[in-house]
Amino acid sequence: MLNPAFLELKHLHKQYGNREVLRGVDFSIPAGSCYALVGPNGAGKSTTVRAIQGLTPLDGGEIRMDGQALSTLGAAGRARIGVVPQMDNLDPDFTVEENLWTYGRYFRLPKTRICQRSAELLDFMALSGYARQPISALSGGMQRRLTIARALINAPQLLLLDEPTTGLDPQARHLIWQRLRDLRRQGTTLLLTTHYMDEAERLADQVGIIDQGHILAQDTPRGLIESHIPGEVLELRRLDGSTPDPENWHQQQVALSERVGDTLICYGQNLQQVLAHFVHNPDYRWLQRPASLEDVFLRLTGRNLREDEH
Ligand SMILES: Nc1ncnc2c1ncn2[C@@H]1O[C@H](COP(=O)(O)OP(=O)(O)OP(=O)(O)O)[C@@H](O)[C@H]1O
Repeated sequence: MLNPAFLELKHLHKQYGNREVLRGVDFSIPAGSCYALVGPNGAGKSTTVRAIQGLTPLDGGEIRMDGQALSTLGAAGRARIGVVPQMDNLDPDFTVEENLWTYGRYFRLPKTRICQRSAELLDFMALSGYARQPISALSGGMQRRLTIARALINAPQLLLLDEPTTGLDPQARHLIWQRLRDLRRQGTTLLLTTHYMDEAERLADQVGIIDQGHILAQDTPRGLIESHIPGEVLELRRLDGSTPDPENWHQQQVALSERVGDTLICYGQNLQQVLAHFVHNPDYRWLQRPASLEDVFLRLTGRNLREDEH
């Protein structure tokens, strides 16, 4: 049984000039769970996160936290929300621990509490030993971890993360995923945006796919895959660069297929028999894999590049 909603977004609308960037965004996040918002560039993810922070005034809709309108909660409400912005904005003139202190003081925490929390968080984020280092001494992954530690100084109940692992190497991403799962287990409610479908699949209880300011579908990662794509995928290419032609084999086992450049992508339930046509044919290259959230994402949002939004 799901916990009651900690965060509820009801019919959010936002317009810049005559352009509607949020067109009735609705979702809710049960307390202590993780929701991932995924969407192409310009879909409205950051605008949604900024609206929750109170940075982007809305033209319509309501945000409720713990049953109350966020707009009525003021500074006390904001203090219950931690934010990890898309770009790290650590203060380069301060050391690691001074960056944590600045936030602790902002939230008017007593000195002893800041000391205790800083030590805990540096340990939690694998940064112990770097307390006195300048920001310039930290790698990109360490800066990201410090930004997350800073967002946690006040032990927020809701943590907003805008693309938390963009640009990080696999080791750094895995550590951050582990820590986000730890936080969720400790009861923190998480909302993250990401372009990495594997990240959403690994972390989120619920995933919302947003495009052009509208949630196209939302469910568990498994639920999204099961309701939109047959379970197996076969990607076929010919070595001469021509796209493989679906022949008779295509009709029998393939529920759905699409041509993407030089590749024929087949979706079905039992593609082993289809593969048998090609497995010993030196003219073909093939990849057989289970259907993923990325397949669902591309089916729902299309394969066209989104370059006009910024
Ligand atoms: N201050 C602003 N003034 C005008 N338009 C804006 C402003 N902020 C955002 N937009 C537009 O609103 C739309 C949604 O932007 P948003 O940053 O929310 O998208 P996003 O899904 O976070 O994209 P990305 O994945 O590229 O970060 C985009 O078309 C963007 O250009």
